[in-house]
Amino acid sequence: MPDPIGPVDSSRIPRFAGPATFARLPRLDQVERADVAVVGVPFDTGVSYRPGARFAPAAVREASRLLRPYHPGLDVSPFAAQQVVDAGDIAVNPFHINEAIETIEQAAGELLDTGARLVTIGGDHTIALPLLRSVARRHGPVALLHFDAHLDTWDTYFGAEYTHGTPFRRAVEEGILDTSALSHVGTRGPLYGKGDLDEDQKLGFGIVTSADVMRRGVDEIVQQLRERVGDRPLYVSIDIDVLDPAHAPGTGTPEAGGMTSRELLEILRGLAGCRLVGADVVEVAPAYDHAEITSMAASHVAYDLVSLLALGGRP
Ligand SMILES: N=C(N)NCCCC(=O)O
Ligand SMILES: [Zn+2]
Ligand SMILES: [Zn+2]
Repeated sequence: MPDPIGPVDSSRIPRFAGPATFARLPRLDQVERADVAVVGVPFDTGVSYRPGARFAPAAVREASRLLRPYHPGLDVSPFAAQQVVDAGDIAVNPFHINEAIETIEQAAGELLDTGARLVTIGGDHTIALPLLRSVARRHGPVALLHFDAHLDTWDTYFGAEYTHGTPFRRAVEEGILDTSALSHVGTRGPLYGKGDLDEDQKLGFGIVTSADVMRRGVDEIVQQLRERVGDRPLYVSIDIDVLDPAHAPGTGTPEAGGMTSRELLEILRGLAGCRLVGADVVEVAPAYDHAEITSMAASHVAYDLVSLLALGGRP
């Protein structure tokens, strides 16, 4: 097998020159095969508040120009250990949520059929449902670590079943999640009622709140999450609003009191060796961002996910 094609060499072509692919990696059509594909889903028709996440894939690619090839925290060179590519964007119908969900499931499935694992840049959180469907079709029901200020297990909004506040309830109903291994991380903020928590618990979710991370610390939380996940196939879904608005102002439904980007990255690093089968980073809304704070954080989170895939157990 040929050596992986890595990013454009930043010592020869400055980082700010040329078109942006994720981390300046080759496009899918420039390689023979890929182990990991970073793919965008510019879709935000499922939002309940501020729109704009459709512009996130482009913003995160721009912000990813500064990433470097060696990850000291995990001691891995993620782009040398495996072929990582930018698979472009999945083109979805912005006027029809159900059709968009079908398109995402289909396109993600085709990429998975090539043997690649996916790190998807949303898009709003609606897209996690078709992405989970596509991994569950290959691996069966998967464990889920859901990093988010919100539960996203609500039932409907205005009668709509498929929104960014409902993907994980739909996923449990569809039997595509392993309900013995589900956890939210970073939860906080006002709810509609106490019943939201009861219903969420009935679906099988455990909760590590944002305050738990602060009080109990990263190492203890990592240990708890690893015990819950075990060696099951694991999907990691990261809503950037899990970060405090100070660390991620550019998002659609911000909530005060969130995690720092340092805490999030350290928890992710604690998952090294887990059997990661796919991941997403969603809910970046660039129009509300300042100085690329949010898209920069998202690009680093995506880099850590790609690095975890390089280190992960069998897929
Ligand atoms: N998935 C995100 N970011 N937010 C869900 C918020 C749903 C609501 O407006 O209650
Ligand atoms: Zn959220
Ligand atoms: Zn969410």
